[in-house]
Amino acid sequence: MATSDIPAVDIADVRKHYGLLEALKGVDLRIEQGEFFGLLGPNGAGKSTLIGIMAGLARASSGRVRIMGHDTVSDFRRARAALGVVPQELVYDPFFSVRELLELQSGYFGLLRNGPWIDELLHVLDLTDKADANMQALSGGMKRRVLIAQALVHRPPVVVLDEPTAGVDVELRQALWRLTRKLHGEGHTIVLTTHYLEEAEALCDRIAILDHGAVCALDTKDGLLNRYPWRLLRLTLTDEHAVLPEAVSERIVDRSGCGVTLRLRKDTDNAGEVLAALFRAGVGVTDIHTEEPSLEDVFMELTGDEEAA
Ligand SMILES: Nc1ncnc2c1ncn2[C@@H]1O[C@H](COP(=O)(O)OP(=O)(O)OP(=O)(O)O)[C@@H](O)[C@H]1O
Repeated sequence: MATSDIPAVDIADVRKHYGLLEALKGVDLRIEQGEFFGLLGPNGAGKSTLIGIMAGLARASSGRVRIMGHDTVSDFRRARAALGVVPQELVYDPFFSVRELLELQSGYFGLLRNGPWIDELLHVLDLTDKADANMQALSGGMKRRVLIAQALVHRPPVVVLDEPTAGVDVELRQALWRLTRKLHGEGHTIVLTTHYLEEAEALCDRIAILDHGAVCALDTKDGLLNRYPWRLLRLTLTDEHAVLPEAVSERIVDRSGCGVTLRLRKDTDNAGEVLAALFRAGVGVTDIHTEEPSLEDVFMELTGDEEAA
């Protein structure tokens, strides 16, 4: 197999038990090199458990994971070197300065002369001023920047970002997406979990939705959006008390004042027919607006969860 044919991440029938709880129920996922991949799911779906197994921080109860062809158990060091994980939680050693921490992390991967790359990371993440500051003295947002630098210090081909923008300010979020897009442009494989579905919609090529420890959907972003059979039709009526014909009223999801929102099936319902039915019934319409589904609609349809990833 040519190196470029090796999947960046190859997860085969991974199960994880915590006592009686089966947090992962036989997950299969193959992420190709160079993909920008989204891993979504409601709270407790198993995303962090899966990332922990990918990073070799936790052992699967059964199944196997390979990172760039390296088994995370039998070939741990090479699998770990191929992966950079930006963790969800702010875990760090408070006694080191930012630069010391990055040098230590480089040493862990056997990189002894990593200064130029550390300087570049500090610059891109706007941390140059803080290079000699103690970790303890940094704000939460700055600590998160350091964790991002730490994940990238060994230039891993696969970068996993576990909800990296939860609770960070707009500036850091934008800096992070610039950096992530740059890494992706340079050929890195990116795996992202996020609570912000619009982020996944904007960034990811392919998305897996995990629910109760199993993959319930795996598709391109457009493929997922096409699975959702509905779109919304918003109308403004001339008379808020107008009596609507049954063909229209049975599709109402919201009505307030002159505004009426209808849910139409993309494959069979037709906005023109709705308007014709209203015209025949003598109901005046002053405005019309259609709305395509978002990833959030698909997510809720598939997981039944009100709360995003
Ligand atoms: N160390 C542990 N011991 C026992 N149960 C655990 C442990 N870690 C996770 N779990 C359970 O495993 C399930 C999956 O948790 P996990 O943290 O992987 O979900 P998640 O999709 O990352 O959720 P979130 O979006 O809230 O971070 C949950 O039911 C959780 O309570």
